[in-house]
Amino acid sequence: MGSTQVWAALLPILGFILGLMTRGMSQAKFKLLRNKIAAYFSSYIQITIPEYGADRYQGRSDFFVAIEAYLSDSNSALGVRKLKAEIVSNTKKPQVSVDDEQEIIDNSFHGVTLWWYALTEYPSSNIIINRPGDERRRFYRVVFHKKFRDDVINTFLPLVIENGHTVIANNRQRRLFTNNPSNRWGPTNIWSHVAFQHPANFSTLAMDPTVKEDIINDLNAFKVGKGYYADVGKAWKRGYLLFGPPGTGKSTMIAAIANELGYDVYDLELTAVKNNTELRRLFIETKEKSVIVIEDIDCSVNLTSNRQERKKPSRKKSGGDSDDESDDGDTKLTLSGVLNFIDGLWSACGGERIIIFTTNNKDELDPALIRRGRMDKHIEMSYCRYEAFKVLASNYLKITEDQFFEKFGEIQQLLGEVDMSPADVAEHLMRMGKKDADACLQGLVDGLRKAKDIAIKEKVKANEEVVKSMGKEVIIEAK
Ligand SMILES: Nc1ncnc2c1ncn2[C@@H]1O[C@H](COP(=O)(O)OP(=O)(O)OP(=O)(O)O)[C@@H](O)[C@H]1O
Ligand SMILES: [Mg+2]
Repeated sequence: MGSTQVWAALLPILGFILGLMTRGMSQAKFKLLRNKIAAYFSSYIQITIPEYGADRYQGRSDFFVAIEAYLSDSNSALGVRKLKAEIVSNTKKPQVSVDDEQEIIDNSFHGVTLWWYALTEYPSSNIIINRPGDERRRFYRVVFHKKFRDDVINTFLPLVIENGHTVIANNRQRRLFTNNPSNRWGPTNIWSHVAFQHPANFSTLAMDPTVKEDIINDLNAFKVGKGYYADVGKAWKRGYLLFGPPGTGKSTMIAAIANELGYDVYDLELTAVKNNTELRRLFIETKEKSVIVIEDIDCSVNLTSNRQERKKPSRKKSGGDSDDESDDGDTKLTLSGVLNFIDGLWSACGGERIIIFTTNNKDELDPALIRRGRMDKHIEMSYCRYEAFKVLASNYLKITEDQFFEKFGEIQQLLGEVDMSPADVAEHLMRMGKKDADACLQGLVDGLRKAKDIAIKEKVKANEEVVKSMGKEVIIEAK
């Protein structure tokens, strides 16, 4: 940066001459005059971003924090020798950033050269410090040629903020939230949270491989789909309905989705929500980059009764989109409140959210609740079949088909005949107390055979009852 450096060298001399000329002037006025003269002769612009805005109690400036993260991740900063590391709350690892007085030359923006400086100023010793952080003033300064002014302000700096936010999101400790009962709500504590550390991921999730791949592709397309959603005029969110019998991996899938996307999880307990207003408030308080989950939606609240109500001929509208329950909205949680939660106007605030419902009884849900567009993807989590078993065998026993060819063949046949949940299969494959993989597989074979016997007996019994009842009907008809 030829001319800027020349100016930097000249500034002290200029300052000295000015000092002679401006004897008696206050220090602040003198600095102002010096900077004005330097800026007048220079073809470079500098923008300063302080750590705190005018109101220190509002916390660190989002812009400053985003720049800090952007620079910590930028290739341009690789050559910087002096770094500093801090433990910041809610981060997985120490946050490393560029240390004070370092210069970073950034050529990442269409070849435009920008110079970043991390700077700290200490107020003169006669100032009384009575607020936290007042003892020093940190700021970033970016310098660039004035012909790039519009590009830098309108395009580059917003990009810096966006990239910085992504870096922060990737480094933060993700959280699992649950809603507090409304009688305990204060201004900030409507959700409680703990660190989200579920180890589930898609490689250990046992299910049909093609369905799994389809879901992963769908999620990844969603994650980078901001532009697409804006183009088609849709809010940036996606609904998933996970349905299937108990123990088939619905909750595990939610954890795998959150881990795949790097999102927080909001586990919404609907039974603790008194009315639609509370539900809306809860939604507004969720952050973007999150998965919002309602487990066992069929059991959560009596949403199906609304459907029964609407089916009565006296009602004018049907299909669940109606607002005919809005009168109840202040006192009750209603189906239309939940529908609004998913895709009403309020649901569009913030964006980048996945909404997941789980249920054991898909057929009992109101069709309006799960129609496409609301629940964009319906994913069936089914009993364990052979492909899923192979994943579990690899997870739990680290074994493959060719190592235990015969046992795998037997299990494949049995899994085609018996419905056993992946949770039950996994239980048989746990090494706990068992000696080796062979013993675990044998335990599973025995378990499957037993289940098959029970299923056959139940079928025979059911058939006998049908025959019995048919016999009675014949006798009654004959009479
Ligand atoms: N598809 C699967 N892949 C891997 N592990 C599974 C799978 N399904 C179940 N499991 C194992 O079984 C346990 C129970 O599964 P999970 O809680 O995900 O089932 P669920 O479908 O949510 O059941 P419920 O309907 O009762 O809530 C999990 O801890 C997991 O270890
Ligand atoms: Mg579950």
